[in-house]
Amino acid sequence: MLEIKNLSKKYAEQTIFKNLNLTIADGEVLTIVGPSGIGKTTFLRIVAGLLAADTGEMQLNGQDLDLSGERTGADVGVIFQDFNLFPQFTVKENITLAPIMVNKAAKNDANDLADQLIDQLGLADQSNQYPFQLSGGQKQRVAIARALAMKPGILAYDEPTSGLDEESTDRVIGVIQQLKSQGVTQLIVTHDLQFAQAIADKTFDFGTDVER
Ligand SMILES: Nc1ncnc2c1ncn2[C@@H]1O[C@H](COP(=O)(O)OP(=O)(O)OP(=O)(O)O)[C@@H](O)[C@H]1O
Repeated sequence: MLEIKNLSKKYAEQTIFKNLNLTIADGEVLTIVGPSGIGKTTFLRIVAGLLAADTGEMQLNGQDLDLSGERTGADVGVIFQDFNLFPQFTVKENITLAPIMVNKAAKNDANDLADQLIDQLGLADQSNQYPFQLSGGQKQRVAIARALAMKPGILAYDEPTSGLDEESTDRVIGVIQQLKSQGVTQLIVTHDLQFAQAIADKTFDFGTDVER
């Protein structure tokens, strides 16, 4: 379970949100919606540990997570809007790199897990390809596999359908639902209300549910 309490963030004099409280249960899919410029990405970056909050606390399964913007652990797996894949590495290498380098996983174990994730996400034919050879939907599934390889407590996506056609969007919906059935907790920032409706157990609207 992810619990966020009294979270606040300002840029100079602009309050983006204050006293934000939010709970996501295990295996739940929470969508964060709201108009452009309202603070969704700011929130995701704080949850991901990449940006400092001004106040507040966050616990994942009872453990405090650092909100100073300098978190080191991989408790929150992030799928960035532009995927941020390593261009010089193959799909499989993109997935095994962090487990080996950061988690010090044995090479064989990291390879086995990568093969399993590659299979699960329908990327078997792309395993030895490089990011430039992939479609947007395929890159996104590599980003999801790469995040899952670190065994995070929660997956957070920034605008996962942006730039995807209808078929790829349906595929993302399928992946999110499949992960949900495996008990993966997911937080999804999106401006696409139809997509949000298709996947959400719960929706948090930054346009209406946030104090400023
Ligand atoms: N580093 C920064 N310094 C100052 N202001 C910022 C900074 N980053 C974002 N902002 C401002 O904070 C507000 C929220 O931005 P944010 O990117 O979080 O919105 P968003 O809801 O994700 O928008 P979009 O859907 O367009 O991506 C905007 O007014 C933006 O201009």
